[in-house]
Amino acid sequence: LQPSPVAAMSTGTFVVSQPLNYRGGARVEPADASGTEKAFEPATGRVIATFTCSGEKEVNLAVQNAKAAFKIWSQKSGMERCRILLEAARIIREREDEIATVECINNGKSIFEARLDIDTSWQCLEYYAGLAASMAGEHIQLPGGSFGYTRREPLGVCVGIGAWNYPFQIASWKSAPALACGNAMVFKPSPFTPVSALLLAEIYTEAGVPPGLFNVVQGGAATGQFLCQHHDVAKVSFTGSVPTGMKIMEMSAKGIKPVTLELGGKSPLIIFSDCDMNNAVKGALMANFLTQGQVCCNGTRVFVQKEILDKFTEEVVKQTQRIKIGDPLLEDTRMGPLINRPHLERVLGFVKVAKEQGAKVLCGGDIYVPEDPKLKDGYYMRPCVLTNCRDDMTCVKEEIFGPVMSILSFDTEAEVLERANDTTFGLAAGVFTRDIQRAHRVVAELQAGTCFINNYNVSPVELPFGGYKKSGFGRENGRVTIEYYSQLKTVCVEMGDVESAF
Ligand SMILES: NC(=O)c1ccc[n+]([C@@H]2O[C@H](COP(=O)([O-])OP(=O)(O)OC[C@H]3O[C@@H](n4cnc5c(N)ncnc54)[C@H](O)[C@@H]3O)[C@@H](O)[C@H]2O)c1
Repeated sequence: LQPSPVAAMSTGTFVVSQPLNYRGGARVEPADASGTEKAFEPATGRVIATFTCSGEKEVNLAVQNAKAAFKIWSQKSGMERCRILLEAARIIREREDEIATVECINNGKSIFEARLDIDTSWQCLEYYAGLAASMAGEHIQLPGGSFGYTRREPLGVCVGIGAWNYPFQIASWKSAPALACGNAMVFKPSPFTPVSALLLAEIYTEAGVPPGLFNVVQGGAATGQFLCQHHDVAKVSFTGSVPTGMKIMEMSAKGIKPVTLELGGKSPLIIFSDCDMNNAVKGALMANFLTQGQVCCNGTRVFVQKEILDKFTEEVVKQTQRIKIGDPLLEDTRMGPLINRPHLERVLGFVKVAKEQGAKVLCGGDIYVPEDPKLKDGYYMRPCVLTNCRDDMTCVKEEIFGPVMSILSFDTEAEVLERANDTTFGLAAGVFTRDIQRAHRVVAELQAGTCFINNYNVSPVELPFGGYKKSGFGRENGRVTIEYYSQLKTVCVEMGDVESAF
């Protein structure tokens, strides 16, 4: 194999020249348009692609291709699907550096982190490949030798709509269980990060899925609406913000389509005074600063027990100031640029309002200009730690989606639980303590779909992930996700004569 040209890529050089739609097993230009979009390299502010957003005609063609592929794919045994998904997982591993590089260029996260995302992507394919072969129904005996059985059947054409913070991982986490269950998929990435889903599409094709089984359409809200409203679409799996989630649910309701919603959060991280301080500090950084803080399940409300507040805060600030910001493609960088200029300004705006409302900035919260001249138009900021926070401040209530940690202090377990749960979100939560009874007691009370004890933001694909309250419903990963991509058929078999009521 020739080394991939992308693997040797440096920041400031990548451009996309190939079409960014994928239909029927090949890259295509869309058949019609609903506007154009530009994709950027956040590290430099350079445009890397200008592309056409798919109109209704293109969306329909993608769905029809998926429908045709579904006919072939859904007839295959679980073992046959397993083999192809394993092959796709193997190719992703083999091309990991190339995929991570593209992800890093288009999203801005560090190459170190992008590789971890690609790891959980192929792991997800492996996991569902394993389950594909063991999906089965039940056999139930009835009186007189009659019996019933259940069949676990796919839904049909599923739509995946993704956010921009984990582009390749979201596409993998949605398509792996969908395909394992025998469905086809049309995926729409965020218009900010259109590039890496195409690599996944090409890999599925190379691994042997029928042409049209996994398609990509590009665009924003209008393209997304065509997908959600299409009468041949059986299910919508969405990752994004709460307001868009509400719209997706409304549109899907009109067609009685099941939806999975992975939405935003403002998760609490509770640090008790009996914690292992080193781990708690590392946990707080993991909970706030991965992917420049643009992570849905981040524990941005850090509640620290009074006795250790000063020591904990001092250590968190010290370590936050050490985070290496800069060119995301360099091996030692741990924080790259935010996704785009408006988002950077929005995040800085949150810091400004926090100050006005009485919070104290202990570090960061301002624009960072790297020394390298090619990075001067990138969207960098220094990670921020806020203290003197109160529960009613904007920075404590709203999802900032940037590298901004709010530290709050508390006295008692009962008090912190009440405050931690006082939010409309419920995506994740975390607790650091050495007292195992307290740890389990506290997570039992936390209103969140994913809870961490003595760690934060680890995402093994074996564990279900998803929200409570306005953070959404349905789950990704884990065995349970099979339920969200399949339906159960009951077959009742009469072995005797019909006992008619007439
Ligand atoms: N829970 C999770 O798993 C998870 C993961 C990542 C991000 N998020 C959340 O996503 C948000 C950030 O992502 P974003 O800014 O891309 O979110 P967003 O809601 O703006 O967009 C998400 C996707 O929906 C599409 N879209 C927008 N309007 C639409 C419409 N009317 N109909 C159909 N599709 C439409 C967008 O083009 C994009 O692909 C944050 O709130 C974050 O917490 C959640």
